[in-house]
Amino acid sequence: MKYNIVVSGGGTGGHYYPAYSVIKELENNIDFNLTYFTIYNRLDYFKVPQDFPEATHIPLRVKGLIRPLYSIKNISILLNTYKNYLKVKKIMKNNRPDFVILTGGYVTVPVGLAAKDLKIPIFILEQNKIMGIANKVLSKYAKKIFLTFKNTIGNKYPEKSIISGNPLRVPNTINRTKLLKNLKFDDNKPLVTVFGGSLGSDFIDNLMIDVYNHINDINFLHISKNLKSQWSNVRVFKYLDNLTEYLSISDMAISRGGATSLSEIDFFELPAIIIPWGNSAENQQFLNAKSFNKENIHIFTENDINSKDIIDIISNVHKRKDYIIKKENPSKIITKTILDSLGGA
Ligand SMILES: CC(=O)N[C@H]1[C@@H](OP(=O)(O)OP(=O)(O)OC[C@H]2O[C@@H](n3ccc(=O)[nH]c3=O)[C@H](O)[C@@H]2O)O[C@H](CO)[C@@H](O)[C@@H]1O
Repeated sequence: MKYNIVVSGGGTGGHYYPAYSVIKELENNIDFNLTYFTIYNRLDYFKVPQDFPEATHIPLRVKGLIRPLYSIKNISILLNTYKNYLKVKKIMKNNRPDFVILTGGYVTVPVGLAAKDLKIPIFILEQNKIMGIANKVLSKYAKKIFLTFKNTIGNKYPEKSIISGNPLRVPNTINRTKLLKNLKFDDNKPLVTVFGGSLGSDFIDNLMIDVYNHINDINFLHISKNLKSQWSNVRVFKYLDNLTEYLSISDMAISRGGATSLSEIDFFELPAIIIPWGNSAENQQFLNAKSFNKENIHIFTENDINSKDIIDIISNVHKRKDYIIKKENPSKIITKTILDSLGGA
């Protein structure tokens, strides 16, 4: 049997990559046609044609609600969501998907509401400690809700929720020597990866300049749209599609508090310095970071961190004992649960 599957979720990597991971795992288990609804001109819009060239890619021109939610501009945003809901419903009426997977972000609202009307099973993934607005609206209609965290704030349906963890892009094999060679680094120093979620962070970039001026016995991989490297031990890339491969061979990470970045840091058991983005919706990044709080995870707010704190912490970084994956990718349990709940593959 060949399934028809609809997936939506995006705007940022934090919402898109969990969807990517589940689709990849589904590919290992069943045969299917994929339709992906992306947000026009956002990360998912560019990645879907690259990652899934065979999929039917349908970009929607949707916008997220403005905070505060009572802002008058939200009326036209809601009207536009309604228009897109009608569009999606027409498309799904024709292609009758067997199920729909939604991984958060406002694009999922018209897709989820259309699926609900057509009685198509809906599976929701929530990466954050505090449930996003789109998932709050849609969770009532979901067959199952997959959570990264226990006690996700705002989740009203614990009876149909599963704490699965966040599905990730896990490399099949870890080849530290090859990856270090790509970076033109020797294997004799620890590697620290610095990134600000999928959008980058000027705040982290600025903080690191002073660190780089002081530390040369550690190698750094830094993702930044603006920074130019002038240090022999720092490699800067604007974006790396295979960042998780580099995380898997890192000895520490410095990052924002996006849930997917944190899940990756946790999965590869990296010590980390986390500086949640102060303006994230409902301050979710700080709540995420607090939930991942454990030894070796140093959490700072933007107001209480300076470059000296970073220098002090990373002065103690050393190479890990080994670089092997010890955990199972949550995409496996999510895929199994979805297929079981439909009556098996
Ligand atoms: C502005 C915004 O809406 N931020 C949200 C968004 O953040 P954002 O998209 O930044 O999300 P995350 O930090 O959770 O995830 C970033 C993802 O991008 C990947 N990556 C990053 C840089 C790079 O060069 N290559 C690469 O692959 C990371 O490996 C990770 O998989 O989604 C998260 C998860 O719902 C939320 O917690 C954040 O609050």
